[in-house]
Amino acid sequence: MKTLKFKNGDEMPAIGLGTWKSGKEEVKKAVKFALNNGYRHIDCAATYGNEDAVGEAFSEVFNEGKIKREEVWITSKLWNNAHKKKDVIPALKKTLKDLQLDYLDLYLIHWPVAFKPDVSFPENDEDYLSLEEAPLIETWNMMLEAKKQGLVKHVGVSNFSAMKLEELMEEATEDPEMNQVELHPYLQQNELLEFCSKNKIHVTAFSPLGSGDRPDGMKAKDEPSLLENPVIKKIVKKHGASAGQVLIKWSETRGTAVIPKSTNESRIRENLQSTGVNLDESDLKEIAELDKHFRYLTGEFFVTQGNSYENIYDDDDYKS
Ligand SMILES: NC(=O)C1=CN([C@@H]2O[C@H](COP(=O)(O)OP(=O)(O)OC[C@H]3O[C@@H](n4cnc5c(N)ncnc54)[C@H](OP(=O)(O)O)[C@@H]3O)[C@@H](O)[C@H]2O)C=CC1
Ligand SMILES: O=C1CO[C@H](CO)[C@@H](O)[C@@H]1O
Repeated sequence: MKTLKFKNGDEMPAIGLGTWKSGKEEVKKAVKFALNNGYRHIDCAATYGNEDAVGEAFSEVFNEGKIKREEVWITSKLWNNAHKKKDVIPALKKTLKDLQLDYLDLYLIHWPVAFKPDVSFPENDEDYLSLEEAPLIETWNMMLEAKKQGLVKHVGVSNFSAMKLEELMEEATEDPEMNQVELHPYLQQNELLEFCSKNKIHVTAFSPLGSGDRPDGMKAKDEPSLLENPVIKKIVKKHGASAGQVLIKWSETRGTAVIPKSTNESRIRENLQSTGVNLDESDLKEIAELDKHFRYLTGEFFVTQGNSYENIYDDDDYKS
């Protein structure tokens, strides 16, 4: 499998297991199954509400002794209610405790949006902190402090547009090493990829299969299905692969990491086996034509009464 190489020589396996929406029992089983079947990269987040179960899986697998902690790349994310300077390290320590780890390989600022510390998910305007109240640079400096303290090996961001990255980098003493964003054939993000490549920021593709199991409240009417797309289906037939494999391989081919979520054993295995699919020039050309700048996860769920999307994202390239 391909890896993404970091400046200090660390390598992140290109394919990881996503854990959003996976219940505790199922995620524990899924992570154990994935690790025992070749995965060496797991994507977590405090807000997924299951890090304690993922931690049980890590503890059991590492205690068995066949797979060592240092052989696995583990990412987690700082939730939006812990952006204040004093809250960053405690939030990270809670994640480390839940995951039963001494360190993370990668810690990301989950969104460029801040909530008040007692708010898990905002319900009204008062639940937010403005950028003046919680400047991203202050949150970022604490991420760097966490790295200095050895609690994390690498730090980055998620859901940042090129403009947001640029703003942060103007003030930062060290640049983000990763930007985790939604990425698939309907949202190819070529400009963002180019910006990141130029600035030596790695990219991870989330929701690579179209996030079909998102809660209904996060779905728009008549969303296009990626897995059922006729071009994808044609390529599937040509290579005797599955649609999931073609989509995952496409991400890997573009040099990004990719983190498909599954709690189903045969799909977990199938997704990792996508490395064996060989997409040719004509497949890649046809997939390139599928871009519709369509986001499954628009961030619109942060819109509350009177608090418009524009107030949260001040840049155009954040909209679908
Ligand atoms: N940074 C961020 O803001 C975000 C990060 N993420 C991360 O990215 C991960 C992946 O994204 P996510 O939104 O979960 O969605 P995905 O695009 O990975 O899709 C998950 C859905 O696809 C199904 N599935 C998995 N494999 C296959 C397959 N081979 N064929 C058909 N269906 C399949 C899963 O079902 P089943 O489980 O039954 O197999 C599930 O319903 C998340 O879990 C999370 O870790 C996601 C969103 C936002
Ligand atoms: O990673 C993600 C999935 O869950 C969250 C919602 O509950 C999203 O905000 C986020 O981007």
